[in-house]
Amino acid sequence: MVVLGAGPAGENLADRAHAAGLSVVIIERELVGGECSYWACMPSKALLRPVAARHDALRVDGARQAMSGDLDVAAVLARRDRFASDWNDEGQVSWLTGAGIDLIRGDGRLDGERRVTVTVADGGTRSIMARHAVAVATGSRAALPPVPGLADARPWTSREATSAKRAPGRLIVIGGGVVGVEMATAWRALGSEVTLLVRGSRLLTSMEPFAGEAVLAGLRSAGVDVRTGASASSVHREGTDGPVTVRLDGGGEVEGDEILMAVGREPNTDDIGLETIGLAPGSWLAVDDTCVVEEVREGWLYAVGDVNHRALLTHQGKYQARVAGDAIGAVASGEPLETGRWGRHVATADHAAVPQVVFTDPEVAAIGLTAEQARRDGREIKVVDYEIGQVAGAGLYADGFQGSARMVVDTERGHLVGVTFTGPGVGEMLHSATIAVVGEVPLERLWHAVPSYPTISEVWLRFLEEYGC
Ligand SMILES: Cc1cc2nc3c(=O)[nH]c(=O)nc-3n(C[C@H](O)[C@H](O)[C@H](O)COP(=O)(O)OP(=O)(O)OC[C@H]3O[C@@H](n4cnc5c(N)ncnc54)[C@H](O)[C@@H]3O)c2cc1C
Ligand SMILES: NC(=O)c1ccc[n+]([C@@H]2O[C@H](COP(=O)([O-])OP(=O)(O)OC[C@H]3O[C@@H](n4cnc5c(N)ncnc54)[C@H](O)[C@@H]3O)[C@@H](O)[C@H]2O)c1
Repeated sequence: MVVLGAGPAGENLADRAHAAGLSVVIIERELVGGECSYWACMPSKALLRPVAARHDALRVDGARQAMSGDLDVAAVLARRDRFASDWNDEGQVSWLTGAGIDLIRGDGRLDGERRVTVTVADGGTRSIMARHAVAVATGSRAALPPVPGLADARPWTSREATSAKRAPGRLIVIGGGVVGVEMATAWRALGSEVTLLVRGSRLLTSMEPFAGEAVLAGLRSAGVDVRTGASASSVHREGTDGPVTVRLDGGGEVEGDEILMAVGREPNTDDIGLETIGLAPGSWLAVDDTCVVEEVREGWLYAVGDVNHRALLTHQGKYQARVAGDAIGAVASGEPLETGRWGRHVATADHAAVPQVVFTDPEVAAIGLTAEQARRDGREIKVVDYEIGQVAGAGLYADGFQGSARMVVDTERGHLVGVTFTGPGVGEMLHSATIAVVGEVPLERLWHAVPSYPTISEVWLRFLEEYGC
């Protein structure tokens, strides 16, 4: 089989299909490891971890007194560079080839049914015919809206925001989603004056409202100038290196040294030959639960990761890759697919059990449906809210622990459908909630899952007590 794109989704699919007995060729035009390893998850979290570690120490009396000064910016950036492997993919290439997967470096394009053409560095081309399947795992790139003057102002995207070699004096961030709030947190802590422009009234709109409110308060107390209801009507940069000015709808302007656009993603499908198989270039590739592209007959084309637009997260892309790789292997060897609700060959969790951690201060960790999404889904629900600081473990973790928790229970089915935590360190609590949601663990059984004392996890006991167990 042929895999187009060696990001986390493509690499995992290749590995799984190879383990199932297929010979696999993977095509990559930039770095093996994809966006996640070099310009997204890894470098962004490497920038954010020192911010959280410092804040954690500042929140514990005794440790606080041992802290002096701000972050060492050069050391943080050097650590980030190490986590991005200095933008060198040798390590990942040797993993791929060691796993028995063939790598071709170049630009891959579909060229009719089951055929892929690769343009390699010297301009030559290679054509490969897949016997079993082709998988598209070409990922996504930052969207740039058609704001007058924006393109000429050379805006930062997530790539520059995660790989910059120094903190800009003044950074304007547009977009109140995950990239916007995480990068505002990081660069503020690294010394930039940050203005965050959000066109709506809330941050992190796909999450519980209290999560966005907590992050908004955290950003403001860190000194970020967060402006809600602020839309850019035009952007102008003076000369090549001069300051950049954002004019706002309804009047007013903001000046900065760099501008980061963090307003969502577009699929890398403009130039991958979709038209040769009757699909529209530039579109997201809609797939069924086995990750087969729905519009392509005979089921030979798969799409995994960001490009199918189901859940733009590395862990979900890798999950889809495991599902699809196993499905391709099963089809190739004539075995039946297990497509029941939680079957081995379906990415069921994508629908209502997607976990996500936002690495801001406070952190946000969420899985499944918000209360509003569950109601829209027609479910009978009960919502339990709890201030995490009231459990003993939280007070020990941080003096005056600030954080909230919500569980959403489907009362007809008797299990959790959503959980959200905010506060320091809550990211590591999320998998307990993921297991409860995916396992559809009845609340009466959850009652017997005793949290250790004194940990923040005791919030689980309080959830159940408040619910009336
Ligand atoms: C700033 C930022 C931070 C993030 N942080 C997190 C996080 O903490 N946790 C998390 O789960 N997710 C995070 N994400 C999302 C995560 O990066 C993506 O979900 C993930 O990278 C998607 O993986 P993928 O394999 O689908 O695509 P990508 O990682 O985009 O990889 C696609 C690969 O395909 C290659 N390619 C594209 N077209 C072709 C072609 N025609 N021929 C050959 N090769 C091609 C590309 O060069 C690339 O290497 C973050 C995203 C951003 C922007
Ligand atoms: N920690 C993590 O898990 C993590 C971190 C970063 C990114 N990611 C993933 O990467 C993806 C991309 O993140 P993102 O923040 O770019 O997208 P996003 O979809 O999370 O947020 C984009 C925000 O920009 C706003 N917006 C859209 N168009 C706009 C415009 N023209 N002007 C002003 N605002 C506009 C949207 O309303 C939204 O609030 C997300 O899907 C996210 O899951 C995950």
